[in-house]
Amino acid sequence: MTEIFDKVKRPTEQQIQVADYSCEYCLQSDVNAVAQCLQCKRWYCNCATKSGSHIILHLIKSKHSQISLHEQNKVQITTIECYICEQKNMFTLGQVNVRVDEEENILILCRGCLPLKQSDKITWDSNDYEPLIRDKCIKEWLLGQGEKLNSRMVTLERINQYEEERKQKPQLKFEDFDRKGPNQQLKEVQLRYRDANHYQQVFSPLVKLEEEQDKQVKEGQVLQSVKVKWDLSLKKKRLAYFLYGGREEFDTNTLQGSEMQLSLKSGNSIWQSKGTVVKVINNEEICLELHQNDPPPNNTDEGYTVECIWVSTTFKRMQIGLKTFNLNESSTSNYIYKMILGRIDTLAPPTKVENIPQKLSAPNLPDLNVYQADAVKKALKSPLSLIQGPPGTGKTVTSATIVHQLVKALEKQKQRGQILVCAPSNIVVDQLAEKINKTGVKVVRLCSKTRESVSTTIEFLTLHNQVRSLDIPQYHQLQMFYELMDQQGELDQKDEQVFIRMRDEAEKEIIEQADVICTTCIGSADKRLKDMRFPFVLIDEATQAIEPECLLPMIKGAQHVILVGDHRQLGPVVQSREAASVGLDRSLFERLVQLGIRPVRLQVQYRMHPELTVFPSNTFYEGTLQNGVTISDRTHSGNFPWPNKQKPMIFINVQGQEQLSASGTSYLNTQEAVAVEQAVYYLYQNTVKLNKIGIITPYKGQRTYIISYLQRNGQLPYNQYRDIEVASVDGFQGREKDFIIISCVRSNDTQGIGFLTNPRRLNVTITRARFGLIIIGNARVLCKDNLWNNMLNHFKDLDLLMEGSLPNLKPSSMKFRPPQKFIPERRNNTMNGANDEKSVYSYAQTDNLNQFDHDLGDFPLTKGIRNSEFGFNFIPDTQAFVKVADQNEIRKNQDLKEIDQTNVINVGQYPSSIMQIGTFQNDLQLDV
Ligand SMILES: Nc1ncnc2c1ncn2[C@@H]1O[C@H](COP(=O)(O)OP(=O)(O)OP(=O)(O)O)[C@@H](O)[C@H]1O
Repeated sequence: MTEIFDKVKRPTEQQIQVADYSCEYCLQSDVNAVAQCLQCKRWYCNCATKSGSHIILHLIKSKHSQISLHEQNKVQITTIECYICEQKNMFTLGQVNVRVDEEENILILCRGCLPLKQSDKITWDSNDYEPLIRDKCIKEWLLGQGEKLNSRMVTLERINQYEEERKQKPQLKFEDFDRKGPNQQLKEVQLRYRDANHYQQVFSPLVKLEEEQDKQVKEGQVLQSVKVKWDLSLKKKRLAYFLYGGREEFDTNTLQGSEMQLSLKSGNSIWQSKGTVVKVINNEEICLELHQNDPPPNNTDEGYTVECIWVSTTFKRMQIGLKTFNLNESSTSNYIYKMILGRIDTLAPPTKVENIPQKLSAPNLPDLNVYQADAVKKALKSPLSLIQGPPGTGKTVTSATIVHQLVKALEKQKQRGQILVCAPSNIVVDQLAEKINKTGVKVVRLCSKTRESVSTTIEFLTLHNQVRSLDIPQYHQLQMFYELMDQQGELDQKDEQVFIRMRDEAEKEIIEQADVICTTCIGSADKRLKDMRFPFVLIDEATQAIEPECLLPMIKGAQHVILVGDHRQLGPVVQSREAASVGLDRSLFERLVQLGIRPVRLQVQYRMHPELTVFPSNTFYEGTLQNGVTISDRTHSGNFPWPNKQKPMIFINVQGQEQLSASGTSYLNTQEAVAVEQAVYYLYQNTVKLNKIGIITPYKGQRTYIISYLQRNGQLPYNQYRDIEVASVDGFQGREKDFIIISCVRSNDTQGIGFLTNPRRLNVTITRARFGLIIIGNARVLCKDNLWNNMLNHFKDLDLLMEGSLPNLKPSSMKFRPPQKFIPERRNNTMNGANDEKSVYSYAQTDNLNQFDHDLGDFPLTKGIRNSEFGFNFIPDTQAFVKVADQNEIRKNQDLKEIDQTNVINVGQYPSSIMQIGTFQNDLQLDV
């Protein structure tokens, strides 16, 4: 209705009176509703839209933060700044009511000055403090909302696109941009591709977009007026230590190994040196190892500038990979080629792995459970397999066992074949390399040259360390060169040439002799592996890689591929919103699942207290997760005030107010930070070591705020808080802590809960804790989302929803609407090339004899009819039931043989989208 009304009543652009202070986007010209951005000098209005006012949207998108008002405006103020320190960042400014000489007034203060001492004349109550920006609009007393009818229509999407483009072209006017119309060139990511050329046509522009975004983000990371401490490394390299204060824009996850430039201006000359981040200490200090060894300027430790250096290697490699896949027919086997293109009905070639042993475990790893054994067996047999590992179910153990068994099988067959093992992140590659090495096979870990100085737990496996430790006469001269470099920092030009030649030879030899080469997906395109072919490829955390990244290890001749991951946890991080919106954020693993390939699911989890498993298992894994740990394995001896000691979980309802963080691009919530501090304190009081606690918050702004709040206001000595890890959800994926405290942050009337609605983010967040889980959030706001409402119901039903402050919590009287069935996100229900067919995910639980065979789940569906040709005949003489959600047991006690005779079960006749088929002991769930 509003839309139609707007279209009818709004004036044409020609009718709108334009002034030199009109809003850049919508041309609003009310002097009481427009403000000027002090950084780019353009005007924007404060008219409320659902996504925020134009001035605030502009500040957020352009990373600007200061404004002034029109001189003829009603409040008669033009400069907006903190009364005490005069700083002008709108995102940190707020208002308090004050009394000045008996008169009531409003004072503008920044968050930093709020706790400062007040004068005799002016007093305020900090509890009255409210940010100047609420729901992404400036408070109306300060800047009006204007009359909508005097402006033109603009969409948020166009504003986003414009601000993106303006980063490259600062002079660009919105009007000129808008006239050009939307960017039509992007093609959506598909389920299937005609050929590899089509594949490249779709992905190449998306990689380019991502590259541009990454460049912008990295190059925008600059620290000014930095104080540096100098040191020398053992290898006589110059080290610069400096604080970065956990600044939001520095991504701690990717900081290690990244390149930075340090510079110092004095008079007309500039000293500068590039280096690699070799250490990040307690989320606040960076150690940069400089590439050049020339001394820093004398007598100055202060006034340096630090800039991130953007490197294009990742993106270049992905582009070359796409091209290779397109042009080089032998880059993969024909079967793998077709599978990547989505032709999943291609007949699989016979397996190359013979004599698969009965006992599938590997030395120095735990004995496999039935699901893990099943996954290993399938991975060895099949030229392409997907293994889904829900949280803590032993993905790494399973992957390491597969690699071990492959090496052994190839040895037995006297077949030379090295195995390439990759993952998107360095941490995962290290963990996997360590486990594979434990099984007794020869592993080499290939790191990029820039990461060689970053220390890891598996130093002894890295190629550069293996080269250094070569103790054979042939390489004695090489070792001498290394010693010389350690003593004097570098070699002369002649020696360096000889050194490089010898090092390259040694590297080649070690790589060639290894059974297994572990590196990141991007690292697999390293020139040291250039001419090598790898028929066997395993990719761990494959659900966290974008497709062109996952492609890289496979285009080195892959014939047998194992993808391990979990498409119900967080997917790849894509920075370009535009690229993500057309599907770059979907992994190859997820696409193959959508096409109908059923992953083998690991189902026994070894991380969480069994009570912590219930909600995630029921919500994200159809109730299939079982516990490999007992309640007593996961009961902590301390006396934390859990509402129910048998169930170490709690939701503390805090009615805080969210605020935009200083960068304007994130949020913080001060009341939740107070509750987090209390929770940490009580855990500590109850014998929990601080390094066993993790604080997860989805917003970088809150992360930064919590770190500084704990250090400034915590009840424990300041430096003890360094032991606690405060990280984003993404930073915790694949990791765990004994106790996890979650600060949800979002708390507002109209803005919603943003990316908290992402089910995968929730899944990862609540599955990191081993012993106990504390969630702090505003239940009234969170329950607007169905999935959060389900979780709040779960806490409420168990009497674990509380209010107040620790240790005097009281049960909350809040009521929630009834839970709704949550169906894990699926983007497109197509299968086998026909759009009218549905995809099936089936999941099996073991029976009480542990003999359940996963093959039972392989039911190809055609046109809604499930064909049972692989099916029930594996379970002799058992009774079965078919259950449809909300309508229990429609076909109870059906004899399986009968189903077998008819050979079909018509799933189309049931009205619901969820169906369970199973025996009394075995549940087999299908989302249809
Ligand atoms: N079959 C098993 N028997 C006993 N313990 C096991 C078994 N498999 C895995 N574990 C244990 O479970 C823990 C998690 O295993 P692993 O690190 O392989 O899991 P993961 O799935 O990779 O974890 P994440 O969810 O963090 O990625 C480890 O301590 C491991 O030793």
